[in-house]
Amino acid sequence: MLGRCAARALGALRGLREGAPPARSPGPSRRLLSSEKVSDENHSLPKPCWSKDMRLLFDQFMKKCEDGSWIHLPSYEYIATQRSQDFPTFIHASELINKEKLSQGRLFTKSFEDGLGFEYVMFYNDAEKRIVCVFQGGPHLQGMPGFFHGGAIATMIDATVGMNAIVSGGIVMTANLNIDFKRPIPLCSIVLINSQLDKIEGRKLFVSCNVQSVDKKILYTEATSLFVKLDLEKKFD
Ligand SMILES: CCCCCCCCCCCCCC(=O)SCCNC(=O)CCNC(=O)[C@H](O)C(C)(C)COP(=O)(O)OP(=O)(O)OC[C@H]1O[C@@H](n2cnc3c(N)ncnc32)[C@H](O)[C@@H]1OP(=O)(O)O
Repeated sequence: MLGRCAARALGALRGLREGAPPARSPGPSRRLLSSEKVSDENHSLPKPCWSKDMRLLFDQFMKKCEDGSWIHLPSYEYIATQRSQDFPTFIHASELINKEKLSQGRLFTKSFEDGLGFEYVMFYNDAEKRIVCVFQGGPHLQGMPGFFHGGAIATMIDATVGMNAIVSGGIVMTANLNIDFKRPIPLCSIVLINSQLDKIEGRKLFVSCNVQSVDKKILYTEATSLFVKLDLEKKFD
């Protein structure tokens, strides 16, 4: 049985793809995440560039989804949606945005050719308020030779803890992200990013995570983060 938060998250993500019209008195997440025109490819489904191990992990998690305790989260490129055009208005910064460029906007993690950058799939457990991201990084994410770039790891951490915060809180932005890089991650390896919503205090959501090898023997990275729910009434300078 789906929890309310999970159902809301799935609805929001589906709405983004399917162009569901906003509800009569939409909440902020409903307004932002419903849309009119998006690329309709769900990137969270197996692709030829996924390795055998990535595919195996996908299948294992899909099995866990069968009793409803885990949910497979879809992901899209979010190109040129009407609602994403509206987003700068929500943070009162629309005059700073180049509207023409915004129409070419694409989710950063989806802007590489298949297999070269970020390949990932996320699964959400509503009862435990956690998301596991299965991540296969490509060769264009190299930092030190043979290893992932720290910024690429930070990006995937932000995407995972961010999704955890969005599912629980709606429209949020990363306010703080602290990362301990404990071991370098070999280029093109597959890792698990385990994120956990620790607490909510008013508009603040605290989410922690770690990055582990698939066999859980190597702890590569640990991180804590703070997300703040946007105050839609507030005027930013
Ligand atoms: C269509 C689109 C679909 C999208 C789906 C995409 C999925 C991808 C997901 C990818 C995800 C990627 C996501 C991204 O990449 S988000 C991009 C990176 N982040 C930003 O650019 C955010 C920039 N910062 C801001 O806009 C504002 O500062 C925010 C909005 C965060 C807060 O400004 P606001 O004016 O609203 O709030 P406030 O200042 O009254 O503070 C409120 C409370 O918070 C506390 N506080 C604030 N900051 C910090 C701090 N640094 N450390 C500790 N505490 C901090 C503060 O003390 C106060 O606490 P309290 O006094 O109440 O106790």
